[in-house]
Amino acid sequence: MQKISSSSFVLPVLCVCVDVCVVRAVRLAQPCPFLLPRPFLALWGGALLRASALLLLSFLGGLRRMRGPEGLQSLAVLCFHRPAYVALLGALGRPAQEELWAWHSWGRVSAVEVGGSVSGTALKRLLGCMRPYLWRFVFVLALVMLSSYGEMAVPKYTGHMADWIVNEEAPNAFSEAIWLMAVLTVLSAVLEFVCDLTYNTTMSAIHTSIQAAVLEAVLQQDIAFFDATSTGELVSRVTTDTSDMSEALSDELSLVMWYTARFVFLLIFMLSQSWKLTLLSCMGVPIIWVLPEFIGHFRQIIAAKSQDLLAKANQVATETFSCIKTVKCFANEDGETDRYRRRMDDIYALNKQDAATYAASTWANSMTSLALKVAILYYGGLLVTEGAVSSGDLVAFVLYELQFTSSLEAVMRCYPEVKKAIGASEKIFEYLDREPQVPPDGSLEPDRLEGHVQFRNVTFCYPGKANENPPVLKNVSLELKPGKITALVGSNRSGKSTCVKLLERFYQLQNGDGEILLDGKPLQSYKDQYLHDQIAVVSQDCLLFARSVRENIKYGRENASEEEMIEAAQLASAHSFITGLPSGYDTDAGEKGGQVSGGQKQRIAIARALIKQPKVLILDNATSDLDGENRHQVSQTLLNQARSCSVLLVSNNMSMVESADHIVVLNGGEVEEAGGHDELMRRGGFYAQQVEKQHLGFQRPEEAGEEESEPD
Ligand SMILES: Nc1ncnc2c1ncn2[C@@H]1O[C@H](COP(=O)(O)OP(=O)(O)OP(=O)(O)O)[C@@H](O)[C@H]1O
Repeated sequence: MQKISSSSFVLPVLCVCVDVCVVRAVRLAQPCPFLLPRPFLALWGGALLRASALLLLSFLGGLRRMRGPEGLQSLAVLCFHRPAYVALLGALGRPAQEELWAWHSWGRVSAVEVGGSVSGTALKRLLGCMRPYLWRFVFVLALVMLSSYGEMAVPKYTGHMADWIVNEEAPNAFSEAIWLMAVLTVLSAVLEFVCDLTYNTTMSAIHTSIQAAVLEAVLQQDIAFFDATSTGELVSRVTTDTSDMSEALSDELSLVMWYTARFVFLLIFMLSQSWKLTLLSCMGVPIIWVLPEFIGHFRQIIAAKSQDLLAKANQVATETFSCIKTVKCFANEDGETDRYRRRMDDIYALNKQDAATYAASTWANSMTSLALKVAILYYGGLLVTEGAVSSGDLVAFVLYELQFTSSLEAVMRCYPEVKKAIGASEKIFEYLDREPQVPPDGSLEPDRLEGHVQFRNVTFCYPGKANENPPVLKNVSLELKPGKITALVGSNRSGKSTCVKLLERFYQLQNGDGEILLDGKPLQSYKDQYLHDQIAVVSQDCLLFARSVRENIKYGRENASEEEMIEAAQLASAHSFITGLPSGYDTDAGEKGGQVSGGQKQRIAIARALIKQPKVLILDNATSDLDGENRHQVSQTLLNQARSCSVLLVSNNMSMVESADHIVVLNGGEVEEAGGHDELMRRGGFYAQQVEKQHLGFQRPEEAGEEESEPD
């Protein structure tokens, strides 16, 4: 020790190394379940640990200046300025949460450099997902510790054997060492097997539960969210992102656990061999430690960006597959491939940056550990010559050290990967945390409902377009009476479907923008499930699921009997064609109902609505694909059905609208006129013009030559 203290540079360098090591150790320990909820403890405990380590080193190393008042003052400022600052922030009522996670100045600087980090919160959430499996993790950790301890047998007994070969004093030592080494190694391997099995099944359970939770959270969102988010992005979040995160986390976390346990045991065993050589080994640690931290931040940002790009690429693919007929029709396969390739090129550019960073960090780590090994062999050789350690100890130490640096390197290599997984989880938690923009569910679910709907002076703009002028609906008042058919007609974009969406409670009215009443009570006071049981909508895009016709009709009413299903299908004029399908009601409708024709799809959708026996039935352009015969049958169904509920018919097909009891004409989001067919025809307004236009045939323009030859 005297030798070390006499050199003017070794001790200060050692102080810096120890300081860095303590700081990193506390930062790594911060997310552990004990310290995570106690950031103040980590902050002050870390500072105390740091101060004690430095103080101890200056006393042991004989740094006299450090022991004086000036030295102690500097030490106090270095170690306690951050905790004091954060405590002051807390006392002044200023937000200190962010600061708690960067308890030393340069940690804070690195956090700022990468544009702020929210990984503390994401990590907390991830640990939260693992909490239900806490005991399994405790079990795995215990096995990891035992197995790692067993692995120490090989270097330890190799050292003993080296001593035996040199001294030849204890003839039994050789066989004893071999025997113990073999038993401990086999035990360690068995423990590793059990541990891997438990760990992998646990992580797979966590993955499945996160994926289900993300899908559940997405499905809970309001319609405005789905309007604003592409299908590709949603699919990407639910499938790719959760898989990436779980895989990275599962693989890397396991490595971090294994290598950390190994690292701790190796450190203990190395200290027991020679504390001087251990100190020398630790001098390379800061480089191996600090570098991956910076790289981890960088890769975290790249991971988030690449997720966004992947979601966009997925969107192109999803869109192309869903519109494949249009793509083929325009022979634009190459165009779509180019679009996809351009997105993939952006991801490739990011991946190149990622790969370069990773390669640089691996190279730097290898160089450091190589230099360290040379230094240890040189210094160790000197110690053996002086007789301070035996040659067996040096052999064991070198073997420990080989594993020590590789364990540290492995932990540090995994650290950025874990951060990358945390980066990926941030996006997923964004979805899990998103509160749907819908008011709290109502509580009304009366036994009897008439189905009387009233729109009173409703004015509406879509979310995010609040300042839109004119609004989509302006002062709209209309009524759907039980037992009556009300038709809503108007030009394109006049707001007909918007009225339907409001009735389905997909969007909310702002205060003062009128009200929608169902049986005299505000729509939002009804329970969501109840409301959707009572209001059935067959819309223009009445897509079917890729399931059997039976499952499609019983969708949402799985308990309905066979008779109820057939009755609903008969009412919708669907029964005869369904029984003619290859497997009748068990025929697969295909993706988006692709296995049946447009008209059949609509009739199945009408049956799906009727099976609910709704009190309000809405047909939003749902008869557009029906031929004359079927349209007649559906009109008849409507007339029959109207006796037991209120029917809203949104259509521009005037022959169907004529049968309605009341017709409301929308124009530019306002009610232009309303009344019965005859009354509106007499009035000669917008409605009458529309009817006339539909009755007019197409006329070919007369040819110029003919015109000329016609006599005046
Ligand atoms: N989800 C939405 N987000 C923003 N604007 C929307 C949304 N849906 C519809 N709009 C706009 O609201 C207006 C009314 O649309 P709506 O679909 O209600 O009219 P419509 O009368 O049913 O039209 P069409 O007969 O063409 O189906 C249009 O300008 C449309 O662009």
